[in-house]
Amino acid sequence: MEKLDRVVVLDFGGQYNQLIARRIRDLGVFSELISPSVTAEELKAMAPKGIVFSGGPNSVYSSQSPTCDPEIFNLGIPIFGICYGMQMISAHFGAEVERAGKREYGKAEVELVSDSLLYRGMSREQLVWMSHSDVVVAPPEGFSVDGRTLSAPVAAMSDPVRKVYAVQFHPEVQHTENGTEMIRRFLYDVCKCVGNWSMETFIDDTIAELREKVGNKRVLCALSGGVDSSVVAALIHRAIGDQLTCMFVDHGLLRKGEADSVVRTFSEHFHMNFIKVDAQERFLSKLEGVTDPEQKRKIIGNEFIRVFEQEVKELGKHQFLGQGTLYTDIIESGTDTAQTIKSHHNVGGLPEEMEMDLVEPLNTLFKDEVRRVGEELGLPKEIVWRQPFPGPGLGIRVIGEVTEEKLMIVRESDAILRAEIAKANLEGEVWQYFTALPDFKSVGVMGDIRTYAYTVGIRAVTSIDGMTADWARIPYDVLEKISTRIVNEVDGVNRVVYDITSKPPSTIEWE
Ligand SMILES: Nc1ncnc2c1ncn2[C@@H]1O[C@H](COP(=O)(O)OP(=O)(O)OP(=O)(O)O)[C@@H](O)[C@H]1O
Ligand SMILES: O=c1[nH]c(=O)c2[nH+]cn([C@@H]3O[C@H](COP(=O)(O)O)[C@@H](O)[C@H]3O)c2[nH]1
Ligand SMILES: NC(=O)CC[C@H](N)C(=O)O
Ligand SMILES: [Mg+2]
Repeated sequence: MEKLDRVVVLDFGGQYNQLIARRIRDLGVFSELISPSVTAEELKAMAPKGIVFSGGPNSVYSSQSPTCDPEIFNLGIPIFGICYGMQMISAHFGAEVERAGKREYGKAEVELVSDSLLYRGMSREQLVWMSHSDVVVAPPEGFSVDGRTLSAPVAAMSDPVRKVYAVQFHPEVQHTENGTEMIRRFLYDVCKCVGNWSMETFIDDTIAELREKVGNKRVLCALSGGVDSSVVAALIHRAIGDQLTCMFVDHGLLRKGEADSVVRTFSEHFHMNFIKVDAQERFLSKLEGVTDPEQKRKIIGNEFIRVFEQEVKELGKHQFLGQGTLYTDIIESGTDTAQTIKSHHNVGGLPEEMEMDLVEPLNTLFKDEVRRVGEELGLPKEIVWRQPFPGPGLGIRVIGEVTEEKLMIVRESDAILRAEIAKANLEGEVWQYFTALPDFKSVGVMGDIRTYAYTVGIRAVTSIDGMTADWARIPYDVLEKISTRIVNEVDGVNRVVYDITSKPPSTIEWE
């Protein structure tokens, strides 16, 4: 197998970090985020063609700010510093970084003042995206200033001899007009990458790695019928065939008709060992009386694993558990540098002790990349383009305690929403849509009678990878139809509201 070029991104906790790795992969070079505590020795063993220092929330002049092993600078591997990364490079080489007189957030104009490799031939005025309050006052010795803004005397700098390049702005965001081109030049002109990464190589390499890891042992794949686990099942099946068993758990938190449709789709399109487990009672009794969202997520994550372990006792030993975990699930669950936003059941919700080892071949990818893998593998469109549905299911769409009555309200209202979105031909335009049930009642009047009943919230968003999202502009008449049907057809509801917040500051799910 040809050796895959790789560029690593040291993750200093910035918001756009995952986008850096993503852009690099889009440019044909394998990339992943790694902890900034990696040592120079460890990095050397990975043999990356280039290293990126990401942005991050800290200030280099504060004593608690993260740094990297200083020996990394002596490896002779090209380095690209972005925002905090540039400030860290500056501090390492003895330049001054201080709080800026004027902060810069959002759009800014950089004046290019050198002929550095990354910007050669570009127009002197560049539109970029900034997000900083500290500045590098003057470049360290050996570096030249490549660009400046009105507030940042060093907006870009480089030392071609040491192969260190750095920018204060964010080339990874789409708003930086020539950002992708700058990253491309770092990869190909500075790091001399050959560009041997693509979805096809990803599939071939993953299958080879799976074969090596699993050997002649068996894998149980947690299969929800969703995009990620279907792709994982297909990959594992290609690698090890009948050593794979797929297991779908009905935990009582599924949407209306979901269990049947998963079983049907699966038996039509996949020819693998497949088992459905009914575990409604187990999950619902464990959730009784629990209101805290994190606790609910952990109970559900835990219970999934216990169900798998119990089933395996009957099936015979399965050494590995396959899951459709994506990079998004990992970052939101919290890492060394990123805060826990919510514990995804398959990551932060897992029990500490587990009998099976995890196999998660998609855990460096984002949703849209997984869809590309799915298409490449020839999975049917109805699976690849299915809207995401979280593992904890309706359990996190019923806010507060989960009861049968509340589950019924979410299930029925969600079915109406889905039917009306389909009727209005909006399925392809809205990335994810569902109803949630907040834990309160309000007063209404129906047929001259006072009601005191639940409010249903509609959530519908557009997104690419689920990391950021905007609320979908569903036409008023469609919303009106949905609202009318929910109040008329679902017992216990007298009000419907539409969620008009983006992510951030909200998240897609309400818990
Ligand atoms: N009901 C279920 N039965 C078995 N495994 C499940 C179930 N729900 C979730 N999982 C496991 O948890 C993982 C994460 O769930 P998640 O919802 O993120 O992915 P998915 O369901 O495969 O895809 P999608 O995001 O399209 O819903 C799944 O890939 C699968 O391995
Ligand atoms: O399998 C999952 N287990 C979980 O615990 C979980 N929490 C959120 N999600 C899904 O992730 C995407 C981003 O959701 P949030 O904006 O709510 O964090 C959205 O698509 C959510 O539906 C989950 N999926
Ligand atoms: N986005 C960043 O990396 C910010 C770096 C630093 N905290 C600043 O405000 O300048
Ligand atoms: Mg799912």
